[in-house]
Amino acid sequence: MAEITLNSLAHSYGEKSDGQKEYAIREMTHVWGQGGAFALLGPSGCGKSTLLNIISGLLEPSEGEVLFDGKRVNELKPEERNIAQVFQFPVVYDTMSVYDNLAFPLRNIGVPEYKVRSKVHEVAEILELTDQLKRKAKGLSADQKQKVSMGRGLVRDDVSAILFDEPLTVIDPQLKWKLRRKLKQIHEQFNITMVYVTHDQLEASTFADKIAVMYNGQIVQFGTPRELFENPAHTFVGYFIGSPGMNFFDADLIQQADGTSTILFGDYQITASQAMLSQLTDMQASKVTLGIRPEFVHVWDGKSDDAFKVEVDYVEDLGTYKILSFLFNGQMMKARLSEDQKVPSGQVYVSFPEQWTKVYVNDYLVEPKQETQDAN
Ligand SMILES: Nc1ncnc2c1ncn2[C@@H]1O[C@H](COP(=O)(O)OP(=O)(O)OP(=O)(O)O)[C@@H](O)[C@H]1O
Repeated sequence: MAEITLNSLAHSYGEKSDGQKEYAIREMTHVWGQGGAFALLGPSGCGKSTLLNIISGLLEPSEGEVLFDGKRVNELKPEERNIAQVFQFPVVYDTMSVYDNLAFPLRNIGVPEYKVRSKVHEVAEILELTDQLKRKAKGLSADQKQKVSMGRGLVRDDVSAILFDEPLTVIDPQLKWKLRRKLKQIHEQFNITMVYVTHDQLEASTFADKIAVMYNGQIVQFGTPRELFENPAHTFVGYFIGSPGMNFFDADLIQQADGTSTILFGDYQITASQAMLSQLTDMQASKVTLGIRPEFVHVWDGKSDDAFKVEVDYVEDLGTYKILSFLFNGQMMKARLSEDQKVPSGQVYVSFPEQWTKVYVNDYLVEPKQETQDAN
């Protein structure tokens, strides 16, 4: 097990046409704590595989350091780093039996045969491969091959970490869920640092205790699934996590003659705490982006004085819940209706609870100003 630190890490594969370096990983400092189950979540091309390959040593970063338990490993080859990596497509030796495939990483480092046997059987049991042990890998289905591939990552208990790069891509949808649970169970049993790369938020949140959301070569938030949902630190997290994602609208911060400030979206005044307004004033912000999740938009059954009157566009029935699309100051927004809620039509009243209305400046979340306590 190891704590993995990325220290001022950046990576460029080459230069743009104007001679400037193009960064697949923009400078980041990040720590994957020892023994944690982590996910690295982001869309295609954001740099996930690049980052994983830098950790495993398949790729040398152009800038910065990788540290395992505080020791620099930049110069170490992959095999010297004690990392197991499971790729998108299974890596198995077709001519060997399943048993020999699983035994391979152990025999490679000279583990005595009696220990090999017990470890192979233990891992095969967990992955439900026991009855396949004598079969040649060649005849296995893609699912089974990937299970063998995972098993090869799991047999060694001396590894510093196991890195999974979209390991369930080739797995049948019905089995995916089962294997994800299995991996979680394995993590709880062996307590090995695991980093699981995926572009699927469901996969990330069922596997990981903490998720790093990656966007455009940077980790924009590292938090529990709940933190990412309730308090997205970056507009991308709000957009990417949740189904549908967060509603965003751009508003103006207006300074008034009496020195106070207010947030206006067209003619609509958006309620914000004094601490938030004070923070925005300190930042000299004039434009803000407001974000609220569809789950937190309050849709009133009748007229309500504190709510905004908006135009219903359409209601989508998704079985157990409905999504209301409405026009607010000309902008399309969504609200999630609960099962028992009346389905509105025409005009409806909605409100945005202050607690759930997040404020962003240049895409980053703004926290309300903390009043400093007077020590006296
Ligand atoms: N060998 C390479 N040479 C040049 N550019 C590369 C190379 N590998 C990746 N890139 C570029 O680096 C960026 C990040 O790619 P990377 O594969 O790390 O992203 P990813 O998030 O893993 O995407 P995917 O899920 O599609 O694999 C992309 O713009 C990609 O085109």
